[in-house]
This record gives sequence, structure tokens and C-alpha cells, in this order.
Amino acid sequence: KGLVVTQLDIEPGECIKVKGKIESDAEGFAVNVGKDSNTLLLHFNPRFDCHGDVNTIVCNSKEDGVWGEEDRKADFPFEHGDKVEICISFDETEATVKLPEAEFKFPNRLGMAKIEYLAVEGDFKVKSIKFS
Ligand SMILES: C=CCO[C@@H]1O[C@H](CO)[C@@H](O[C@@H]2O[C@H](CO)[C@H](O)[C@H](OCc3cn(Cc4cccc(/C=C/CN=C(N)N)c4)nn3)[C@H]2O)[C@H](O)[C@H]1NC(C)=O
Repeated sequence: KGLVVTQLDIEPGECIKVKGKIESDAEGFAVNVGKDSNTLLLHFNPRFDCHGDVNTIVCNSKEDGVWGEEDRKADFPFEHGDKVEICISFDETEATVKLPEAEFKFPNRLGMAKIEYLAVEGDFKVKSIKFS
């Protein structure tokens, strides 16, 4: 299992900064934010080679344990072994994932007003987490 943080109280406009290293042989990793593991505002899932996807970021939401419609992004600004800083923020309409050279948006389908849960899974070694 990866890192899981619960009992958070992240409000719109605040950001979650996850710094870490992508494994040199990574197949994929995911950063999940939401209320809990069954209720995700955003599942941000870069795939190097898994589930039949190659170098594709798959985003989705999860409501009562049920995945929503996937949203596949065009850009893939990750490479094996990269040290990355991923900044996630949100407001009532959308979540934003900011990277040094890329930014992704994903609709706030659940109308979530607070992030209480963060999980980082897969081939990613977390170095630090900052909330600001
Ligand atoms: C074409 C067939 C039907 O359509 C497919 O149907 C699959 C099942 O629904 C979807 O897949 C699902 O998509 C979901 C988002 O929508 C989640 O990502 C879910 O994963 C949940 C999950 C997370 N986690 C932890 C984790 C996360 C990242 C990496 C690792 C491990 C790396 C292992 N590294 C090694 N061994 N080195 C582990 N485990 N499961 C995934 O199964 C595919 O996208 C979808 N594909 C398309 C094109 O439509």
C-alpha cells in the first residue's frame, strides 16, 4: 500500500504539494484526493504501461465506490526516475493538478467542498507533503 493521509481539512484555494520520485521501472502511480477511498474528487493516474495504456494520464472520480467516466489527458510530462512536485488544488467547479511544466483540470463532479483524504499509490516514493 502507499501513503494514506486522513482527517485532512483542505478547503478550496488551498493546495496539497506532493514531492517524490517516480521509480525507474514504474508501470504507473496514482494520487487520490477526496473524502475517503470510496469517494474521490480526483484519481490522478499517470500510466507508463498498464491496463493497456502507454504514457497516458487517466483521471477519474469515484462515488460510493463506483468509478465515474475516465478522462484521458493528451500530455504526459513524466519520465521514469523523475523527481516531481505535484500540486493539487480545487474549487467548487474543478480540481487543478499543477506540475512545473504542465497543468491539468478535472471537473469537481461530486461538488466536494473539502478534501479530507489523500493517498499516493503505485510506483512513486513520497519525499514530502506540504499543505499551504
Ligand atoms: C478496456 C477495458 C475496460 O476499460 C478498462 O477498465 C479498467 C477497469 O475499470 C480501467 O482501469 C481502472 O481505471 C480506474 C480509473 O478509471 C483506476 O485507475 C483502476 O485502478 C484502481 C487501482 C489503483 N491501484 C493502486 C495502484 C495505482 C497505480 C499503480 C499501481 C501499481 C503499479 C504496479 N507497479 C508495478 N507492479 N511495478 C497501483 N490499484 N488499482 C483501474 O483498474 C481502465 O482504465 C479501462 N481502460 C479503458 C481504455 O477504458
